[in-house]
Amino acid sequence: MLMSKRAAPAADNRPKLKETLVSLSNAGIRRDGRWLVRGVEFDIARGEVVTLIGPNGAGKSTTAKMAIGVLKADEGSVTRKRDLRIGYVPQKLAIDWTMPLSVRRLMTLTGPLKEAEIAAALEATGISHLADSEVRHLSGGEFQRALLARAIARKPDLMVLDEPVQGVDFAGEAALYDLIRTIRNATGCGILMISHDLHMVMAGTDTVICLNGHVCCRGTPEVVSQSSDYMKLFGGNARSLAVYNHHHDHTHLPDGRVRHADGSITEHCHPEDGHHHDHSDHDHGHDHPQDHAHHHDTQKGEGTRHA
Ligand SMILES: Nc1ncnc2c1ncn2[C@@H]1O[C@H](COP(=O)(O)OP(=O)(O)OP(=O)(O)O)[C@@H](O)[C@H]1O
Repeated sequence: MLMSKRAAPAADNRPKLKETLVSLSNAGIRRDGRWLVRGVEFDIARGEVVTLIGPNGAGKSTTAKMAIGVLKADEGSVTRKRDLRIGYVPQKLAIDWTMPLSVRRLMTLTGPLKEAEIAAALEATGISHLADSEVRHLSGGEFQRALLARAIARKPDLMVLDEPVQGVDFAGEAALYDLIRTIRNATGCGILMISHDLHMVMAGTDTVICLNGHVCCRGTPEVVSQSSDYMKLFGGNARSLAVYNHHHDHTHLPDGRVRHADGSITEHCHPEDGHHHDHSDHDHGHDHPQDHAHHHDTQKGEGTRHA
């Protein structure tokens, strides 16, 4: 019998050098004699999800626009990788809702796309069946998927998503965040996201930047959720958030059954039944903590996931 001479590839444990897509250094925007944001510092690497959180008017959209060059920094600097391809989903879209506009047409409003590119993007976002539907008839979740499809169709290095789950119910939100992670995993793009959704942010982000006219605090979701500045800014919401921040390996389905990490479904939740991971040897410093889905809202949604 022939044996393969090729040795199994050795695991490459060397830290990978991450390519920086955008870098903001002490960057600020000033309008009408007032700093909208100031002293903003962060980088986004390929494959990284950076989320901006902060109260209304904190300067999140302004910062995102500065990162992609829609707004020019009045102080400090913003550098972008040469020929950086950006997919931008703005918070608001200037669309005349009285005019008929199909999803297919929405995809090509800002530039031509090949039919195959449109088809692939609609497929990736799960809305192939809506290609000829009118945009104004889409549900909130379908509309956000259409915007995502438009953003990914041009194969961006960086996706900038300004509140990608607005107008979407809780179950739809979870699905959309899953989709965003899937896109990141499949394409390796970097993602800059703006979110009000503290629970979801904690689950799906490598780096959280908490803005309040300046960078209030920053770090992994774990670090930010425990920062006193963050607690001050988000008050009671922040405290309840800290407990969301642990490993979960099973989902409670609406009918009371339990779906485990291995895909199996049981009637009840028994820690000793062999379906549950032993967390004691888990590495909590994942590259992508979002690969372990966590969310704990017991009131809404498809189900709740518990440790
Ligand atoms: N062109 C402009 N001229 C003057 N002020 C502006 C301009 N654009 C934004 N602002 C102000 O800058 C502040 C930051 O706005 P920005 O939209 O960045 O906030 P945000 O954190 O994204 O808020 P939200 O969560 O409400 O979307 C706000 O007070 C806004 O009114």
